[in-house]
Amino acid sequence: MASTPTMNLPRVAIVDVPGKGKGVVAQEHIQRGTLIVSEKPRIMLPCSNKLDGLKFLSSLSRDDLAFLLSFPCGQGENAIFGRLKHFTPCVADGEVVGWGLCSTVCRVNHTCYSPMGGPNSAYFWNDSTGKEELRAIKEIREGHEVEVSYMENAVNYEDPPAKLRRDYGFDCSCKGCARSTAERATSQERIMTYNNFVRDLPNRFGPGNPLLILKDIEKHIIIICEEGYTGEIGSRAHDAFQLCAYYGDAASARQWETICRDSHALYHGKEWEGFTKAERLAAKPQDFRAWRQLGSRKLKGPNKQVLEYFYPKVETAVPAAPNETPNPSVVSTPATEQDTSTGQQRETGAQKLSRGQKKNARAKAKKAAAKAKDSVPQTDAITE
Ligand SMILES: C[S@@+](CC[C@H](N)C(=O)[O-])C[C@H]1O[C@@H](n2cnc3c(N)ncnc32)[C@H](O)[C@@H]1O
Repeated sequence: MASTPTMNLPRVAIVDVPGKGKGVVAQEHIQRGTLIVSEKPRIMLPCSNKLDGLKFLSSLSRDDLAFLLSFPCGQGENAIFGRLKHFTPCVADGEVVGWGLCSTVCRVNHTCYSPMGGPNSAYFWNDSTGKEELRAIKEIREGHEVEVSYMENAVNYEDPPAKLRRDYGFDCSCKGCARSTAERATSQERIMTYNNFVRDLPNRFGPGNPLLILKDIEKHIIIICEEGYTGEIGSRAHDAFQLCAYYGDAASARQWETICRDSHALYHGKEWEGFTKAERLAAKPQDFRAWRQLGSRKLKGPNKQVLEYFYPKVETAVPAAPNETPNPSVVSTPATEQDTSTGQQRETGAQKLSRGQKKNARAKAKKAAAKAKDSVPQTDAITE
């Protein structure tokens, strides 16, 4: 049973965001990999089919009903049914076992993956704690909006504007969606190329030249990262690990699985079983079920470009200066919201740091940036 993480969470506020209803904004600088929110759903629908959840909503308390009704609903939609879209899935062993409406996580708005960027956060249902967890997958500067992607990963790609309109009832105005039709079509083509590659990959293990396959994996990781889907690196790194393990190359296998392990830590936390499994395999690739099954051969670890995509240098860890415009779309009048389930503090009004605090924060941030830089594994630094 995983232990509950220590609650020392960064401050965020629920604010009005023009054109999006409410949203969540960082009240302090948030480092990549930080657990931002860990909360039990305020309303829980204990059923795999969301529509079955309607019967549970009929017995809501007055307060919970008001909470539900505070979420957006499309024009002409049923007031209750129209708000089911805001519940997030609770997944256990790959199966949806329920749907939850959380005070903070469900206020996080969407942004698309695109060459212009992508979400800075991701959420994940931790079934062992019964809590929804929101983590920073990129640095988030103070005053900037916390954003996730409502879309599935690249492998289950669907045209974002169409899906968002159909499933969430809004027209996405992110930089990716604002591109011309031709530019979006080029991205779509590249994502499809990546998906076809992923689909065919298992058939290439065995008959194919493993070094060429690894180079192809790297090439496709770069393609999909250029399209903003950096979250795909972990799965492809695990594919590359398997290939190296089939050929008994422990050093290369270890390097690839280290990325997979760190990807789990970033998206799901170190308590998650996926992290533990990857950590074990990264330490001892020989435990892979099909170790050396295809022979013995020296292959290769991830190239520099892949490593740089996964372990980005911290651009600047210094909090936004007071005269610097954070996210221009954010109205800096945070709503008061006390999350009793997490004990997380939510401030009313933009937090003002004293000079001393700012200096302190900068020094801390500099130190963290140096530490992050040091922790980037170099291809040849991870040896057997
Ligand atoms: C899970 S809720 C997020 C919180 C919500 N904004 C609120 O006011 O409670 C999802 C809804 O937020 C709005 N939304 C989320 N991302 C958006 C975006 N990028 N642009 C416009 N509206 C967005 C849409 O109404 C969507 O159905």
